[in-house]
Amino acid sequence: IIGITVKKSENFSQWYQEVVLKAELIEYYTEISGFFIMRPATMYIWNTIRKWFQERIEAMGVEETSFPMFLSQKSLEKEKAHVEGFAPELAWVTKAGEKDLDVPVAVRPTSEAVMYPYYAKWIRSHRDLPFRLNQWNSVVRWEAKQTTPFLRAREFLWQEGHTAHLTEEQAAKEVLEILELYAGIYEQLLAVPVVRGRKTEAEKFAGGYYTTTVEGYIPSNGRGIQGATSHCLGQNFSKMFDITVEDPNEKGKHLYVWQNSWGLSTRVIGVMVMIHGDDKGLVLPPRIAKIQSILIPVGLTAKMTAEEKEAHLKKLDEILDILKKAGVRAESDLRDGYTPAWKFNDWELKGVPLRIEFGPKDAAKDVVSYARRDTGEKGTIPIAELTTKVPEMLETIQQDMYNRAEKAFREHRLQITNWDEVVPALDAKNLVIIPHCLVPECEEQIKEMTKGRSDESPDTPEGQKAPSMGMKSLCIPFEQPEGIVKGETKCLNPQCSRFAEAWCMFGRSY
Ligand SMILES: O=C(C[C@H]1NCCC[C@H]1O)Cn1cnc2c(c1=O)CCCC2
Ligand SMILES: [Mg+2]
Repeated sequence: IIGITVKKSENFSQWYQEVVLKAELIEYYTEISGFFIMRPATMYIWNTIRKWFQERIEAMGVEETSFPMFLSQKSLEKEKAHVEGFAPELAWVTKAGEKDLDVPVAVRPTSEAVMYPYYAKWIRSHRDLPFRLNQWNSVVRWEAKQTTPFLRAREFLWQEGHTAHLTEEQAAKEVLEILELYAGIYEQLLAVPVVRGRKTEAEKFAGGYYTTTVEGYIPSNGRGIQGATSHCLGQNFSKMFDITVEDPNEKGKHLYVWQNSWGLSTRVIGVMVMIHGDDKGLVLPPRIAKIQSILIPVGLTAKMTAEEKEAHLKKLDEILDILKKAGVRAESDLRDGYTPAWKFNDWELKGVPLRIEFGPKDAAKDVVSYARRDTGEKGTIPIAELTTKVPEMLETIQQDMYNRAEKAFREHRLQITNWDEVVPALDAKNLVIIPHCLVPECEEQIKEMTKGRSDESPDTPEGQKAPSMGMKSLCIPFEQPEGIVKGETKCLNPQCSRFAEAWCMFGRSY
């Protein structure tokens, strides 16, 4: 195995491709472009996320379901409004064996059209509400844009929750509860900070009423990235699919239910890789690491007798047992024919949070030697203290990884009230928070006005070109700074004469 051949700071996109491949997270499905194989290291992370989320939505009363993966032209027609924008992404099955299908069927890109005809059938009385189903599955979107592992694939794993409520307020409450769980997946499991907010009209899910989102930040290129979305659909879909209940207060009257839909996908893994990885490869937050600590015997020279070596490895096995009993996901690497240095590189590449070395010198002092993957810090731990020190150290690593990422994000979220500072701020890898009118046309203008860079010579090699696309709105942060006086403060776009409605976070983005 050779390590990562480029520096993260030199060629970020190639660095990323090498890390996901060489850390054995992903294999390219070379038969068809845009598809990726997710290997055990990835599935461990995804399953950890799934257990964490599943436990919490069950506690909310969400039940599990599994709907067919195909949808008919007819049911697609019902939501024609917002699907036509996405129609190019639909994959169709037109044949079975040699025979053409009378009616082609589409592979689900999301399941509203599959599920909601049955919501209409099952939801009749207000006593059926709140109605809450979630499914874990994969969806297909035949992306035209360049695909990349985890971040943009033609098929990805996700969960999609679809709920129905009697009132807008009940729906609104759940939208935020789910959004907070999404933030928890990022912040508590992946050690990734996110900004919570609402999407503007231009960026929200067109078929919905409003979209709430958690937005991430990638320090390496200063780009924002949408982390997960929790939408209130209002009554848009219940009117399309005729999902009604009898009005509890007025006999004979029917009410359209208020719906939510919320989704989080394996994209979250790509975000974690991009933020925490370094030039040696993957760096895993301990809470989602399949192996949290790897034990490696060192100093087993040819000078040692077979008995001495056996006795040493027996001690190492006892140490492994101590760690396992302390609840640490620990393994030992006893592979013959590989030097300790080779093993160090291999496990660093795979992102194992804590390496523990054990040699005759350590044995003589009843200690182990450790090396933290995130900071490289080395030291020794008395064997007698392993049970408390190693779990503590893993939690410290988790917290330190989060704190470093939170600091980087916070320092690159600039509140700006002078338009001329915007593009230089973007070029310095910042996101910006500006007073904005929230009008879609204004956003379009801003995207045009902020294309290009103010700091790069045109003959920069392609792989090292920094992002130069125009900035998009990422979200209207729930945490609004002071300073906007409605009807007085102007939208920051110099070509817009409207008043500012809110502080809006913008940035170059995925
Ligand atoms: O999927 C959603 C809305 C919603 N779907 C369920 C999970 C939450 C949320 O993503 C939006 N959306 C995105 N992308 C596409 C579609 C689409 O509806 C439909 C056609 C293909 C591409
Ligand atoms: Mg899309």
